[in-house]
Amino acid sequence: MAQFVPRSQFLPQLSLPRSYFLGHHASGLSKMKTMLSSIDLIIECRDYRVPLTSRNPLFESSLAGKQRLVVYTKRDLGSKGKLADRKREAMIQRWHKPHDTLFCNHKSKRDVKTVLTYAKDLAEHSQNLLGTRILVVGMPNVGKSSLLNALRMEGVHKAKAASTGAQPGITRKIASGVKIVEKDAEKGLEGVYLVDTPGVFIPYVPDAYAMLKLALVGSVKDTIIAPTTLCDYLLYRLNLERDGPALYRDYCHPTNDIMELLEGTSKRLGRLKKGGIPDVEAAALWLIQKWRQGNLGHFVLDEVEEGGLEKHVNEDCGLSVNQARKLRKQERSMKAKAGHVAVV
Ligand SMILES: Nc1nc2c(ncn2[C@@H]2O[C@H](COP(=O)(O)OP(=O)(O)OP(=O)(O)O)[C@@H](O)[C@H]2O)c(=O)[nH]1
Repeated sequence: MAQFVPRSQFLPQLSLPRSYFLGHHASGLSKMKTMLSSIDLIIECRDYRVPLTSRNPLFESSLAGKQRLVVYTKRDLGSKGKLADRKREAMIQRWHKPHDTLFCNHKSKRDVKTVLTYAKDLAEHSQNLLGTRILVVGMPNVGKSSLLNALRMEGVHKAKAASTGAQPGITRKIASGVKIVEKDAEKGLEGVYLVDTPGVFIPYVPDAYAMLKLALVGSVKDTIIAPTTLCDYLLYRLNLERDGPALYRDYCHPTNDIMELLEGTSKRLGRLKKGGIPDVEAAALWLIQKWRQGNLGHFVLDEVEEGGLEKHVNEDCGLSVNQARKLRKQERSMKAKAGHVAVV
């Protein structure tokens, strides 16, 4: 049998949406700015699977001047706990120096304790008589509320304080502070409070691959990019992994053809429409969810290399919200004109 050769490139559609900057993202960010004077630390959450792409430059420009800790969330979904993963993490830590960086799976007691210890150390050195306040920020669905709940459980043994969910936009408003470390009068330690915030998306994503990655990790609603397109990108990425095709062998033989995989999956799951037609959209969403939950391989989508963050920041066109709006307007009018020409 001929050896399977994965596609060497994926060509995204030109019409792929590049934005998901919503009203509550803009208002959330404005409110965060007004709160800065009462904040001691910003925990910026980024997704472990997209360490570069899940960076939102707005958090650096709008919330500058505060001590910052970058926490890479969903570690379990991108790491197999092997030497290569530890080396990647060390490299990412070097990217951020002199700022601190931690990696966290919200279900790992050890990871959560590491973040909690960081917060406690900060509180021990704080002179703030009202306690230490930490603002948790990040892109939509990155795992901010889950981190807050895990820290609260570990720190004060109290149940969930923030709602979480598999789709972005569960948190819409800035909450009041949630206690994660009790006051300790003997040690002269005031409490530590976390403030959860709504996820804020990048105003405009110039790179179509970045948009696909953000959609795949769940940072934009599943209605924004067609599930079959997104699943095609997932198939492309799976095939680049060493054991990639083996991960979907229950549904299809090694393939570069998304329809083959989706039809095989629909049949296997019994997701058929009237007349026995495979429901390829439902199969695509099912496969995407399976990957998001860590049941279709654990891998990182961004290329992590020495100096990678600096390179990424230099390449980033750093659009402001207004510039992004202008660009989107131009794009819409160009699309409308193209549609008009096509109809005429
Ligand atoms: N496997 C895994 N899943 C996680 C982790 N952290 C969060 N999740 C899942 O990711 C999804 C999003 O988590 P949330 O905590 O709601 O994310 P958020 O950043 O608060 O989302 P917004 O409301 O959009 O701001 C949920 O389904 C969580 O269960 C993690 O460390 N590992």
